[in-house]
Amino acid sequence: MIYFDNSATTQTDPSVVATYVKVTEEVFGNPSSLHHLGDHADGLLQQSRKQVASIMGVEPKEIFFTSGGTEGDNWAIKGTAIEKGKYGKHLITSSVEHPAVKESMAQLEKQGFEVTYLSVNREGIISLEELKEALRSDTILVSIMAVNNEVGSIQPIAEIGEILKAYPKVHFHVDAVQAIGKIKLDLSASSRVDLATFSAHKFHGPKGIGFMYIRQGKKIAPLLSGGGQEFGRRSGTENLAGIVAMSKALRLLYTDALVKQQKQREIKEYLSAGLEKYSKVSVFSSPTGAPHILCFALRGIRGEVFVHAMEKVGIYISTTSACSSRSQTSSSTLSAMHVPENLATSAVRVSLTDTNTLAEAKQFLVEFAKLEEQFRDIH
Ligand SMILES: Cc1ncc(COP(=O)(O)O)c(C=O)c1O
Repeated sequence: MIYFDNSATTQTDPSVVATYVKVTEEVFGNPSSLHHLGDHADGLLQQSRKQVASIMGVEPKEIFFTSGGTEGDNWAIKGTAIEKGKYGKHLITSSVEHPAVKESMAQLEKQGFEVTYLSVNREGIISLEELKEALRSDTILVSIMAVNNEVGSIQPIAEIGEILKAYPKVHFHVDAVQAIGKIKLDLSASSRVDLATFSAHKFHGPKGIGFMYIRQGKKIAPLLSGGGQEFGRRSGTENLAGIVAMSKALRLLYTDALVKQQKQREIKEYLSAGLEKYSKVSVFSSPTGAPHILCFALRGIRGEVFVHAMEKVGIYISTTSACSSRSQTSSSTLSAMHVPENLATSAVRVSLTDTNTLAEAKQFLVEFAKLEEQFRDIH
């Protein structure tokens, strides 16, 4: 099997699974309980928070455990709207965000908020000038993803932060789900990022667990009210096994991260060069994009047909995103990048992780050549 669908999810690392099982079996106490079983669980919870914070270069009190990327995005956006809606009702995002952002924005629009969707260029990148023009006195939030999940475009987060330094009251949220471990992420005081969303299953951690970075002093309303866990900001009994396992996965992710990124970039470049030899192939991912995502189309062949043909030879890829593939809608990211509809419906995504190899990429190209020939005959 060749698994090239790592932006949909990654295989949980066996040592992370072992940690998850061990904590589940041995530390079943509720971190809120007063007895020593509770203390033990709470100790492990705070230790994980410290570890995550230290790896991310932030303070432990700035890390909040969530159920993953969707919750983080919803919390950042709706939590800001609830908290700051009395000061302004305008939000800014891009036209290439994950549905967790887009749909949260759409829900707020129905509640009377106004949303500006920044356009992107052919590489999927927003214009800083357009952002500057969009900012208003009633803007309360700018939410821009660091790395796009469909084509891997990298947004200019540092430059957006520079612009937002003149707007200290505007919250700046970054969906960093596809960026963690793949590009440099700066959450330091000078970065101006207030809120950032992360999800463990994208870096070999368990599904259903993630974390949010919330800069100290920045207020967003809780979405989950209840027993006051996570410093009173995200209630619900903590998924301790998931949290400890995620912090282990994060440690592994950041061990030799640069070497791993470089390896993925080499594989992406190798694949891209191999595919571009075919006149019927269009590559949508920029060479300067994230190292792990390569989106392309074989003209005339629908994405899902291509995905299933590859599956038959043991290679797992996806149409542009796992979310849009079941609904069979063409990618809104590609249409925002002005890719014509007939080409967008042929788009597929190869997404890599650090365990992928050049040998797998070679095998992919061998199978691609066979498929291309087969489809050529059909046409
Ligand atoms: C950019 C981005 N944001 C958010 C999410 C949602 O994360 P989760 O699957 O943890 O809910 C994903 C998942 O694909 C993603 O790629």
